[in-house]
Amino acid sequence: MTRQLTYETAIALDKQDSLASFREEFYLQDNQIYLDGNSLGLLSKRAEKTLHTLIDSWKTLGIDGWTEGNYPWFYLSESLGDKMAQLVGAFEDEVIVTGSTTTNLHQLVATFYKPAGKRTKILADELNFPSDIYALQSQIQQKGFDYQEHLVQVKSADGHTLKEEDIIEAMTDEIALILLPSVLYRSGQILDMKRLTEEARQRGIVIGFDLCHSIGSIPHELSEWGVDFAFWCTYKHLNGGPGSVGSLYVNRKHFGTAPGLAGWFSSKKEKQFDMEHTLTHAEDAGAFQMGTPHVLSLAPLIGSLELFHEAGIEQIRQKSLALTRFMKELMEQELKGEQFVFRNPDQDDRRGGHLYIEHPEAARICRALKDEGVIPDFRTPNGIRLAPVALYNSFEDVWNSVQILKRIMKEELYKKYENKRGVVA
Ligand SMILES: Cc1ncc(COP(=O)(O)O)c(C=O)c1O
Ligand SMILES: Nc1ccccc1C(=O)C[C@H](N)C(=O)O
Repeated sequence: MTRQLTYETAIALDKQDSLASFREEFYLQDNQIYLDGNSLGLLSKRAEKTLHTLIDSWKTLGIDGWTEGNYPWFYLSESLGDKMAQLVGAFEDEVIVTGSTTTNLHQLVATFYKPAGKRTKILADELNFPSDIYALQSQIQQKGFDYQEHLVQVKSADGHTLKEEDIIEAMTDEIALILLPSVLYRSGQILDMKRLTEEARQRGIVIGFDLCHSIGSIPHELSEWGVDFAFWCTYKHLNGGPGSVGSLYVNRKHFGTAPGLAGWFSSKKEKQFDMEHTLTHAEDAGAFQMGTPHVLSLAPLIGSLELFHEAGIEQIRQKSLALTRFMKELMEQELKGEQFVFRNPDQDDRRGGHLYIEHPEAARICRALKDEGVIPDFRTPNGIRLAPVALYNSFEDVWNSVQILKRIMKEELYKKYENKRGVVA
C-alpha cells in the first residue's frame, strides 16, 4: 500500500534533512518557490562574495591580478578544475574550467573526431539538446562530409527515453566517435555511462558525454569508467550564474594529444609568455583551453564549489532522489484524475535531478504557476520541468508547490492565460 502523504510528512522529512542548513546560503525570494535550478541555479552568498573578491582584485591590482591576490586569474581555470574533478570522478589534471558547453563540444570533437577508412561517422541520439546536434553537424561539415549521412542519431521508441541496447547496436564499424547526454534534458533519464563506455571501448570507438544535466546533481566516475571526454555547463545545478564558464574533462590516456582548436591558453603555463609561434601545448586537460578566461564569469564558481565540497555529492544525490520521489508520489496522490503524464523513468538509478511532466495545457499551467509564485520551466510542446534542488529546496517547498498546482487545476486558473510559451521558458 502506498503511504498517505501529508504536510506533516514533508515537515518530518525536512527535520531529518542533513543538508537543510545549506538553504541559508542562498538568495531565495519571499513568497516564491524556485524549481528551475535545472536551467539556472540560484545565487549563493559565497558565490556573490567571490565575485566581489575578484572585482576587488581588478580594482586594486590591475594587471597584477593575473598573478597576485587571493585567486590569481592566470591559474583559476586550473585551480577550479582541481576542485571540479571530484564532482565527475576524475583526476585533478583531467579537468579544466573553460569555455562553454557548446565551445567545449567543438573543441573536443575537433580533437577526437578523426575519420579514417571506414570509420567516418558520429553516433548521437535524437533527443539531445539542439546545440549539441548543430555543433556535431558543423563538425562533420568541417571534415568535408555530409551530415545527413554521417550523423547517426539513435531513435527513441517512446519519444522520451533511450535504450542502451539500441545505442550499442548502432556502434558499428562505421562509427568514429560517440556523443551522448548523461541525463536527458527533457525526460531526466540517466544513461548508463559505464556500460556504454565499456561497449564503445571494446569496439575501439571514442566516447564522450554532455554532463549539463547531471553535474552537481549526481556523482560520476569518469576516470574509472574510462570515458574519453566530457563537458558541461556550470549555471544549472552548480549555481555559477548566467553564462558562467563551462568545463571539460579529458581522460589521462589522451594526455599529450594536441588540441583540435588551439590558442595561446592551450600552452604549457611556463611557456605561454615566451610568445613563440610554435605552440608547446599543455600535456593535460589545460591543452584544450583557447583564449583568455572569462575571469568574472569564473569568479562565482569559487564560492559555489565550496558548498558542493561541504555538502558532498553523495548526500546531494540522496536528498535529490528523496525530493523527486516525494514530489512524484505527492502529485500522483493530489492530482488524481488530471491529465498529467510523468515521463521520467521511475527507478532511482535512472532518474536525474528533475521531473518532466506532460499536460496538453502545459504552457499556460506554467504561466499560472509563475503568477502563483512557483517557478517551473516549460519545454515545447507540452512539457513542464520541475527541479526540487537539494541545496536550497525543502520537502515543504514540494508540498506547497503541489498544493498550488492542485488549486490551479481545480479552479482552472490556467484558463486565464493563452496556451503559448514565453521567450525563454
Ligand atoms: C544538454 C545541453 N547541451 C548544451 C547546452 C547549451 O549550452 P551553452 O549554451 O552553454 O553552450 C545546454 C543548455 O543550454 C544543454 O542543456
Ligand atoms: N543556457 C540557457 C540560456 C537561456 C535560457 C535557458 C538556458 C538553458 O540552459 C536551457 C537548458 N539547457 C535546457 O535544458 O533547457
